[in-house]
Amino acid sequence: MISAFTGQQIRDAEQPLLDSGEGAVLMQRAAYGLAQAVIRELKKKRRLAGASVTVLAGKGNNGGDGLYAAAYLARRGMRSTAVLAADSVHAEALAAFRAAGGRVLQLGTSNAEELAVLCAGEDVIIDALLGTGARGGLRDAPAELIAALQELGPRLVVACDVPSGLDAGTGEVHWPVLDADVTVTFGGFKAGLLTDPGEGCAGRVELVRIGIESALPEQAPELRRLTGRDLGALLPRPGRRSHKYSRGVLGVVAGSSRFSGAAVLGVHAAALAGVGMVRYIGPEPAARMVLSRTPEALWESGDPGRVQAWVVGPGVDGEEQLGRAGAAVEVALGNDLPVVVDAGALSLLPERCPPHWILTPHAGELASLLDSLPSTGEVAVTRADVESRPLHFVRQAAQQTGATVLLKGATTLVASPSGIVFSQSEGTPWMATAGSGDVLAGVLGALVAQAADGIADDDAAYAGLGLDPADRWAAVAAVAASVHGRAGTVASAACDGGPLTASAIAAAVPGVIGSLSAEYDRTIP
Ligand SMILES: NC(=O)C1=CN([C@@H]2O[C@H](COP(=O)(O)OP(=O)(O)OC[C@H]3O[C@@H](n4cnc5c(N)ncnc54)[C@H](O)[C@@H]3O)[C@@H](O)[C@H]2O)[C@@H](O)CC1
Ligand SMILES: [K+]
Repeated sequence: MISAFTGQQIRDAEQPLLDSGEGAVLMQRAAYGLAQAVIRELKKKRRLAGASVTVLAGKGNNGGDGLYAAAYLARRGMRSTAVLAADSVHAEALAAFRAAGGRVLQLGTSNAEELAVLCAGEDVIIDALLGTGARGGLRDAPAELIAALQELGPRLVVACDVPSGLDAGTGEVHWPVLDADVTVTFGGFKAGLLTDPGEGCAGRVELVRIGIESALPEQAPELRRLTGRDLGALLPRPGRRSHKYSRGVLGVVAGSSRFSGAAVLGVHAAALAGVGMVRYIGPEPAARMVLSRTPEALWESGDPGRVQAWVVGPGVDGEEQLGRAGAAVEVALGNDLPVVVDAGALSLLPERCPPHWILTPHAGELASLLDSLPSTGEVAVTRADVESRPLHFVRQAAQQTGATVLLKGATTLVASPSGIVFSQSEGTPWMATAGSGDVLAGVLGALVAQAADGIADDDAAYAGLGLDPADRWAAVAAVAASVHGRAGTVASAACDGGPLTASAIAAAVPGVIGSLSAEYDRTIP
């Protein structure tokens, strides 16, 4: 599991070392790691020989890291320039940079555009303007420089610790920000690098250990991200004595006469994700299509019989199907069953949901959901609000509804009502396609049914990852988001990174589950 922290958590871990006079050593480790990463990136691009580097240096320690790294690169023979964004910068680092033969330019209001053009011609730019000590974003000349440079499109940008202007703890972004190809972060992952919109600016994130790691609050990170190994540990497997009922039966209320595709995709994805059986509830025309794609499913026109979990909502439209969805929600409530509540059914929530209800809104749906809650207050929450502060709002929704909330996006966040949040980002932009969310609902439903009470006895797997059993539903949802993202990436890779349909995502799900499980089994002792 990857743990990510707020800027404050990182500073707290550093403090004892700073108090014992080791601040300079930490900075040297950070700078060396940053310089090594720059060299690796240039090598990959076959640009190392005779390369030119410009460091954009701010007044704090982030600028100090950047200047020391550029000094190291100058000593390695690179043509190195420092653009100083403040009157005073880290004095020792600047002295080291000058001593290594680096050229120093001062940024002012009159030369921001000119320096942007200079930077755009460099082989690599190190963005060391602001780090974890930033309050708000870039202003004045640095803001002008970055806006102009972003427009010009630099060749290679390596961000020092975080892209400048990004809030390390929340992922909120104060524009303008220079998009990084790689962010080299020190001591621990910053939560803002693993949640949007910050993650969208950070490029690939590399962690450099600087010696503070053991002091980080590993049990209480701001964000958690499951790795392939964690997925392998959590994915359910059938045993020799399993039968279809013991492997989870999922009820699906999805689709409608108008949106039958949502039902087709949701049911098919659930079947492919390994559930014991799917019972479909919906109008006959949709059911015909569902059964023709997934003959393994059962169509329940009346009482759905026993199920261990529900998916309610994808493509649900019209009074009749909404009525069925409402009835399923009542049955689930009465029998304390887990439910995946998607799309059309988000309007059917009771005042307080249990944590084994998993809501799966996108940003617009989350804004409407929050607005509909009496506890939200006067000011309306908009889609843009959710997009700029997804971590804040997903946590708020889980706390206010009592449910587990999965907020769909390029990075998908899952908040447990306890406050813990998972972040998964394995997909490809091609997955922003119609029906992709219906496939996710199906995969999640299948995993929820397999994790339901009386089916699974796997508290040990959660405890092994340091998770409270109460947060298992958030973990299950994070597994589903990850499997879905990986399936999209695998399916796109199969056509050389080309476009995808939702059906192609679903078709890749068994292979993803298979390879994650097999990889895990190979590595356990
Ligand atoms: N604390 C430590 O032990 C270590 C810190 N490291 C580096 O130090 C960074 C944190 O250093 P700092 O706390 O000095 O913080 P920053 O380097 O982020 O800079 C903060 C400085 O910039 C000013 N500032 C804040 N917001 C601003 C804005 N919007 N526009 C212009 N100026 C602004 C502040 O007054 C302060 O002087 C980390 O990101 C990391 O790069 C590393 O060297 C590793 C060790
Ligand atoms: K930075």
